[in-house]
Amino acid sequence: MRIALFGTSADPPTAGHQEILRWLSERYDWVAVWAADNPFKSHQTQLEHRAAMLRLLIADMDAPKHNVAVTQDLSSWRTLETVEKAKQHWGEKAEYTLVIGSDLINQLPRWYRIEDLLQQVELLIVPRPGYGIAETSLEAIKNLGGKIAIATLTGLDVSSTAYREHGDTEALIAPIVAYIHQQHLYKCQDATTKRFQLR
Ligand SMILES: Nc1ncnc2c1ncn2[C@@H]1O[C@H](COP(=O)(O)OP(=O)(O)OP(=O)(O)O)[C@@H](O)[C@H]1O
Ligand SMILES: O=C(O)c1ccc[n+]([C@@H]2O[C@H](COP(=O)([O-])O)[C@@H](O)[C@H]2O)c1
Repeated sequence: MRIALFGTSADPPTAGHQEILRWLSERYDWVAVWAADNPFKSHQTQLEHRAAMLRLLIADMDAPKHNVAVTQDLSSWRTLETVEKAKQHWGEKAEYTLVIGSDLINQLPRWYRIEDLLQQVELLIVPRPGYGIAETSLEAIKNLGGKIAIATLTGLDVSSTAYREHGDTEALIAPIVAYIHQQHLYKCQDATTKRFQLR
């Protein structure tokens, strides 16, 4: 069984995350996604809200194989711990692929016990607009024991930051915009969006 593991800050989750999940669902037996805290970042919204938005993202998805699920109990800010939990869930024999966007390849060597992590997973890198994949960065990961594949998908040119900082609702799907309004999240961004709409 081939399992794709995809962790995200989901602050908030975007159409870019959804496209990646759709692509993975067509290529893996099971796709597990969770909302995570990231030790290198601060987050604007509570983890529970971010997980709830991720569930809306999956519910909105056409996944003909119905093989994508938010598995929130995998969440940890150390991905090594996530993989340990995944192994308890699906066993040692499953093949685990850790999915990251190309914006993370330079920070990956600084992740918690990265060599141990790379021993236990294959790494799938999704190219992201604006974040080229330098051969030297790949070499650094390979030197740490990484087994790397590059996805044939290029991610959408959207980000959670674009929503948080500029109120770019193009990045979001409608049910998540509705949830944000209903729960009064990202209040500054909401005001920014309204200002843009009033112009
Ligand atoms: N559009 C995209 N294309 C490729 N990879 C992406 C894209 N959006 C997110 N990812 C990847 O998905 C994972 C989760 O991303 P994350 O939740 O940090 O989204 P983000 O848009 O980068 O958020 P932020 O702007 O807050 O950093 C990371 O591995 C990231 O590289
Ligand atoms: O294990 C680590 O040290 C580590 C360091 C930074 C990020 N991560 C994980 O990387 C995933 C993507 O994070 P983010 O914030 O880019 O969405 C998420 O699952 C984080 O928990 C993990």
